[in-house]
Formats: sequence, structure tokens, C-alpha cells
Amino acid sequence: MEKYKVVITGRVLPAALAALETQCQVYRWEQPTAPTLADLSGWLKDADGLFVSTNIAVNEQLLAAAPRLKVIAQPAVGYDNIDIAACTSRKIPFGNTPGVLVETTADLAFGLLLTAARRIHEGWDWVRAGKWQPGAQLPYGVDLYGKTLGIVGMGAIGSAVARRGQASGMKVIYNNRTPRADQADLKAEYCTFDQLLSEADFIVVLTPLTPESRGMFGANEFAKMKPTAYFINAARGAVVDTQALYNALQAKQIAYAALDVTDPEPLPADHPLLQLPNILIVPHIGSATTETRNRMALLAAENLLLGVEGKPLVTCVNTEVNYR
Ligand SMILES: NC(=O)C1=CN([C@@H]2O[C@H](COP(=O)(O)OP(=O)(O)OC[C@H]3O[C@@H](n4cnc5c(N)ncnc54)[C@H](OP(=O)(O)O)[C@@H]3O)[C@@H](O)[C@H]2O)C=CC1
Ligand SMILES: O=CC(=O)O
Repeated sequence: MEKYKVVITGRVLPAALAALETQCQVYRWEQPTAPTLADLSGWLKDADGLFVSTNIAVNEQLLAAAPRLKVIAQPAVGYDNIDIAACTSRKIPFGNTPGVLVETTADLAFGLLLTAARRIHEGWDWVRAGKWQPGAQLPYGVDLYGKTLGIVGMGAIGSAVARRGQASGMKVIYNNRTPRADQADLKAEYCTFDQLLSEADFIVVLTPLTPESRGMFGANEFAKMKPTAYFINAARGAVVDTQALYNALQAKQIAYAALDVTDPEPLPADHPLLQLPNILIVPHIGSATTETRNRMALLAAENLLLGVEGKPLVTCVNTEVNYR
């Protein structure tokens, strides 16, 4: 039986690679840096499937270079790097991996909040540097209990963060474009974006990156926050205007930021954000546990294998072309 031809843009976990290799001839980009379109075009011209394991832009230009493509799968829930309209117009289903990473990402987002509030990372740096001496004292952190947690993007992951906040005795408010129908079950109060900015002690961002949400946290928004506010971004770096965040932190217009995602990403080693004392940054590890990354990779591989055979994907973003 002739195998399907599948292009993989970078590293892939062994179980997912093995699953793909049962039915496909795999062409994998093995260099440490992300491939350009020119790097992949020789493989793409007769590829049946594209597995986007290293983030690249899937746009009209790439799709034009891959005229036989039947499916695209990506082991991530966010898909801001994919031109969904262009995929749909070519009747190519795109599969992401919602659901399987919710609790893991919520742990990281809430972990950032807790670590920043209680200065856990600073305490460890301090101890390791031999500064824990009698009488010496790190600056105090702040309590979570009794504070207001404001979630912007109360979807699957946002709700899981809300539960963690409630378990810590926090009041939860949130903003989405539309109030949730299950608001009473969530025990969270819907409010306008401006209200959330001015009332929340901790702001956690978990919106998708879209044209609407790009740059939604800029100078005006930081100016509306409390000077004691903690700002946590686990969504996408470009939801925030990085220069405005830097200015707000440097001027102590807000107290602290904790970021899993940045713009640019990765941050260059000499980036000004890294010089600030009131920030904590981790390298986009929201879903990075062994169990969850395996679940994501296997779900993406399943979507890919279904798609090359012309069967509906398990989790498809452009459902209108998830048939055949
Ligand atoms: N750091 C990491 O490793 C990870 C990051 N992510 C990021 O988190 C995002 C959310 O994931 P998930 O919870 O699964 O997605 P969901 O689709 O379940 O939730 C997204 C929520 O955002 C709201 N939203 C969308 N646009 C806006 C807007 N402009 N303003 C306010 N709210 C908005 C939506 O509500 P409504 O439509 O009513 O506005 C919805 O409730 C992903 O898109 C991804 O970018 C995800 C996983 C891991
Ligand atoms: O950032 C990760 C994702 O799954 O989206």
C-alpha cells in the first residue's frame, strides 16, 4: 500500500511519530531552528498532511506550495499562526488539541500567580546565593485570600484558573465578549473589561490571540489597573503591548507581572524586560508536562491520520470542511 506523505515541522514526541509512521512516509525538519517555507517546499509539493510541531506561519503562500494537502494538525489549542480562512477555502481541515491541556495550563497560570505573589522564585534565588543570614529579610509578598482575581478570557482554561482562585479564597470576576450561560455554576461575576482592570488585584489573561485581542493590554489599560495589581499572561505575548508593559512596571504603575508568553518569543537575552526587578518570566511552558504533551501529540497525530484518509478529525477548528 502506498503510504501517505506527511511533513513535520520540527521535534515530535516518539509515540506520536511512531503512530504517524504506521501509515505515512514522514519527512521531518530536524534542525534546531524553525524551518522557512523554502526549507520545506521540496517536501510540501506532494505532501498529504502537515504536522505543525514547531510553530510556523501556515498562510496562503505555504498552502499554494502544498497543492495536495488534505489535512493540517498542530499539537496546541491556540492557532493564531494558522490562516483558517485560507485552509477552509482550500477545503483543508485544521485540527488543534483543545481540552487535553486545560488543567495543566491552569496549574501553570495559577502557579505563576502564586509564585509572584509570594516571591517564591526570589526566595530560592536568595537562599542559593547564600543571603539567608540571621536578621536578613526578603521583601514581603502579598496574600491571595480575600483578593479579587480578574480573568480575561473565561473559557476552558480560564474557568480552571477560576476554580483554583476560589479554592484559595479569592473572589472571581471575568470578562469575555459574551457573558457565560453557566455563570452561576462558575461562581464568577461578569464585568466589563474596564471594570475588571480597575477592580482586580490579580489579572490573568487567557484569551486567544485574534485581530481583536492583539495589543488589548496597552498603556491605557495598565493606567486603569491598581498600583498594587499583578498581571499574569498565559495566553499569547502579542495580546500585550510589550513596551507599555515595560513602562508600567518600571514606573510602578502596576506592582508585578508574571509571563508564560512574550512578544517577541523567545525573548532575546538582552531584552529590557529581563532587567526589571518586578517580573517573572517562564519559557511558554503552560502545557509542558510529560503526560499532557503526550496527550496533545497523540491527539494531533490522530487528527492527521484521520485527515489523510479523508475522515473527519476528532477536534477540528474549521468544522465546515470536516467531512469528505
Ligand atoms: N501558555 C500556554 O502554554 C497555553 C496558552 N494557551 C492560550 O490560551 C488560549 C485559551 O485557550 P482555551 O481556554 O482552551 O480557549 P477557549 O476557547 O475555551 O476560551 C477562550 C475564551 O476567551 C474569550 N475571548 C475570546 N476573545 C476575547 C476577547 N477579545 N476579549 C475577551 N475575551 C475573549 C472567549 O469568550 P468569548 O468568545 O465570549 O469572547 C472564551 O471564553 C488559547 O487560544 C491559547 O492562545 C492555551 C494553552 C496553553
Ligand atoms: O500555547 C499552547 C497552546 O496549546 O496553545
